[in-house]
Amino acid sequence: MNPAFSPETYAFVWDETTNLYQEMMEAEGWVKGNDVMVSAINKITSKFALIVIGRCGFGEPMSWNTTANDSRMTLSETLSIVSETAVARLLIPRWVYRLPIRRLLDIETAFTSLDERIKFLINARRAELEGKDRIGSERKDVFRLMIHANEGQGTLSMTDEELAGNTYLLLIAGHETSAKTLDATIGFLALYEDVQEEVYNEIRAVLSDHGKLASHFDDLPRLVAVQSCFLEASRLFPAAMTITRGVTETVVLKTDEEDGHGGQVVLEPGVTFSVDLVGLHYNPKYFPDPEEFRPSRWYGVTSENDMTTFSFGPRPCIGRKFALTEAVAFLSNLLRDWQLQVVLNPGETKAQWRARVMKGYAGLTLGVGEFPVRLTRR
Ligand code: HEM
Repeated sequence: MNPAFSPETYAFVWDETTNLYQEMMEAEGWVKGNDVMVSAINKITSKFALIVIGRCGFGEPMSWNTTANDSRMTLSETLSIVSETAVARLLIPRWVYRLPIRRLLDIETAFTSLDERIKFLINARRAELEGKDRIGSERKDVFRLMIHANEGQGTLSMTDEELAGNTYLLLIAGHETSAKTLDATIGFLALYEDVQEEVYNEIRAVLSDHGKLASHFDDLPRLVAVQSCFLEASRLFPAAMTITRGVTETVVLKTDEEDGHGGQVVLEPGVTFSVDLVGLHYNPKYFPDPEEFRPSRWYGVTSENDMTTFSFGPRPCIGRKFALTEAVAFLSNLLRDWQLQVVLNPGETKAQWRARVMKGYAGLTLGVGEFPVRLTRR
């Protein structure tokens, strides 16, 4: 899949994110508004991330305005059911899905239709590459590049099953993780007004260089504070909670003397173990005052290996730069135009709001629950 993740892809992600932001503003009727109450920001980010992965990941011409009757939105419905129920699907025996229970039938339909859709996508992109569909052949999406890179690899080529597996992974990994982390970032920015002001000043300084407030992919390396907010939210709510590995040769892990393991843990071949990212990210030894939302921790951190949220070693997140590009483009546009504010209950303090709203819910991925946000025009 590697050749499919290139600077050209990221520039495409940036542009599509910026275009989609404008589309969303118009479609939601927020272009002229000065004070907007978004009742559930999570629904917005989920839809946004789905369309970005749909367009940039799969070349699907999805738009913000797609109506429920448009068959393309079934991808959205399908994906939301599949990602909500993927864990249960692993645990429940297949015959149970034949029982006449509505929810189970919906789950079965969602998985079957995703399967069919993936096969359709593979065949459609192959046809494009063979020149049967000249119109679609200029697309730059990840999926098309992946299939292209896979052609002519001889014995190294992926089977259709492997391609389908990777496609499924791309859909799930590229959608919910980004959406959930954006929710948490927005929640923290609304809560920490001083951080939001600092970020806003950075955005103004960087974007005003263009003479007008239009964003550009080349701005990405300069929007350090924006990116750091996303990384810090991801530290506090790592969408991928654990990283699981199988041990193939004996590994000795050094541990603190005082932790009761005598300074080391030996992992023998055949053992499966998980790295607990939540535990790691809240360990004060690595992150002082771990409960604090402090994006400045990430200023100057250039090594990709220091960002545990995307994993490390030979198999880290392949979509890391895709996710960061999407997040920085989305947040820069949003914060350039709007001030984010928390919506407190009567008599509620900000600390109480945080305790009520910024709680982790673990499904296929980890994230905060549903919450409203007030947008006030800058
Ligand atoms: C905030 C957003 C994201 C987070 C926190 C995240 C996190 C991770 C982590 C921790 C892994 C490694 C899992 C493991 O080693 O067991 C991973 C793998 C992966 N991610 Fe992401 N991810 C994000 C966004 C994305 C996006 C946007 C895409 C695609 C466009 C993506 C595609 C993948 C793929 C394909 C893998 C498997 C890589 C492999 O097995 O070699 N991720 N992700």
